Amino acid sequence: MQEKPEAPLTGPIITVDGPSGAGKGTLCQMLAAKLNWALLDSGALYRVTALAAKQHGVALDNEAGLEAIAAHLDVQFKVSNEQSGVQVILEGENVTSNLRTEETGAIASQVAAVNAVRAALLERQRAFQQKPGLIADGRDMGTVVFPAAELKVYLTASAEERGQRRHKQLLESGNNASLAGIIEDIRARDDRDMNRAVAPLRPADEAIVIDSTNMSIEAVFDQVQQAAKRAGLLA
Ligand SMILES: Nc1ncnc2c1ncn2[C@@H]1O[C@H](COP(=O)(O)OP(=O)(O)O)[C@@H](O)[C@H]1O
Ligand SMILES: Nc1ccn([C@@H]2O[C@H](COP(=O)(O)OP(=O)(O)O)[C@@H](O)[C@H]2O)c(=O)n1
Repeated sequence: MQEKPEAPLTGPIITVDGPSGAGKGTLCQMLAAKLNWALLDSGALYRVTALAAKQHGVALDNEAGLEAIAAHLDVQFKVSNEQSGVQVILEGENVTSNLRTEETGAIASQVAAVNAVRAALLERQRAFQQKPGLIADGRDMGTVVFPAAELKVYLTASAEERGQRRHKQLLESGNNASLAGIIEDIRARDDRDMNRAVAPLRPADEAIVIDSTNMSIEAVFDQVQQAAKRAGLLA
């Protein structure tokens, strides 16, 4: 008797990689809403690992300690109706307000350079693949975590433009910081993310590369929607 071909257990994937402030999070939320697909914010996992290491007093050069932290992360991502966005609960504590700070981002990029940390988080990220589809936001989504993704986007912008966006974002949330300092931090993080030995930030071979320096959010979204249509992911 011939076996019936099995229906795929998991849905298609769109990966969005690129440097800090390029607009990945914004684009991914728009795509997830448009397609009604799930969203993986892989940067949040590295940020949570950074916060957990800090909380447990694990030094950034203690690779075995960082690996253990990443392997045993007790984290929940809760969608709340009262508060906007996703609430992140680490070991029972709400860490949402600490998660997106530039300081946490800087520690996250140091933690993310440790091979054992990346290996410990790999399966956790792959487990997000689901039906009807997944939008994956990060640095190595198209190159390492989901190499067979149906559509790969690499979103970038000049460091000055990305710094200005972050600066504006910080001012809007009531935080003050010098623009020059933010651009310097962005360059330092770019350098670390692009030049690390393991899973460096780079466009996947098949990725469509979008430079959003002089593009509106809507224009970026439009270009990616066109690519999704060409790939048969969107009617
Ligand atoms: N094309 C764009 N033009 C102007 N501002 C943008 C653009 N894309 C994103 N932004 C703004 O820049 C900031 C950083 O965007 P975000 O999506 O968080 O970037 P990333 O996830 O790549 O770090 C946000 O305030 C967002 O509204
Ligand atoms: N897939 C990923 C996602 C994030 N990261 C690391 O985690 C840091 C924080 O990522 P993020 O996506 O939250 O940062 P932003 O782009 O939002 O500033 C990055 O600077 C990377 O070092 C990574 O190495 N691989």
